[in-house]
Amino acid sequence: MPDRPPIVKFDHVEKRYGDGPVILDDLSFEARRGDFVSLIGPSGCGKSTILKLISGLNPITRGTATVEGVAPTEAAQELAFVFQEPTLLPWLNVQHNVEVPLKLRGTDRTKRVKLAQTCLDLVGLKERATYYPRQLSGGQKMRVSIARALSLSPKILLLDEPFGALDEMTRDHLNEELLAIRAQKEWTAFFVTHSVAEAVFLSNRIFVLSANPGRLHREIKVDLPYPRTDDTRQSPEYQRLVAEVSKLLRSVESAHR
Ligand SMILES: Nc1ncnc2c1ncn2[C@@H]1O[C@H](COP(=O)(O)OP(=O)(O)OP(=O)(O)O)[C@@H](O)[C@H]1O
Repeated sequence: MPDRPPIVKFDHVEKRYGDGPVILDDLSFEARRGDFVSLIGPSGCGKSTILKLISGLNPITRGTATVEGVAPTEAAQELAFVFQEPTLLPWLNVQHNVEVPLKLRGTDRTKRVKLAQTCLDLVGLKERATYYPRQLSGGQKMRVSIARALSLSPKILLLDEPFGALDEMTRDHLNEELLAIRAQKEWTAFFVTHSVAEAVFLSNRIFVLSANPGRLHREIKVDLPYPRTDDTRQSPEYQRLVAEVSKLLRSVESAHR
């Protein structure tokens, strides 16, 4: 069977905001279906900008970018975003929060309710469907935010530091849950993080970016087998990769100062 085309392709992409400086320079990569790509690099190197370009929220300045073979603006239906802030509506309960994007898409009520219930089940919050955001912990709010994104059945999930505000234990736990969900409902992920350990745990590919302008400094492949569990974190190969990526990150950060 012929190889399917890449799900996301950047070819010599440059990005400036207005007539400002070059933010991303000559960025080329191909992502395949099912890739879990983490983006890591110094603050301001353009990680969130890459997500915005993939989503079509922001236009590229030069080069070409395609999602499923078409311009990102034409592929918006294929994507969903998860941000660092869960951005739940405080006056709606959990079930209704998850239904919001489906409602905006015009999905009928019966289907909407069912889809939201399935996704809440997936993130382990079925029992909290009638709770309001103020009654949830930080980790639970993030799970609702993930359920809301998954309810759109995206082919690509864009995650911008989703666990950055959570304590380490909750973060480790949600990392494991995220991979477990992905094993059931596969999507391609682009995941922005400042945590090397998180990037190695989740990804099969890590893009280490340098700054001013943002460039793809190195790609690290993570061949650790899935499913990954807490035992993965104890393995010598995981620890070797964490050390390798940390060293690379230190070198791009010192060049940035
Ligand atoms: N809408 C915008 N208009 C002008 N400049 C912008 C805009 N959005 C981002 N930038 C600039 O682009 C650069 C990259 O920002 P971006 O948020 O993509 O970086 P980042 O790597 O995600 O940063 P951080 O790790 O600190 O979150 C920064 O210098 C930022 O000021």
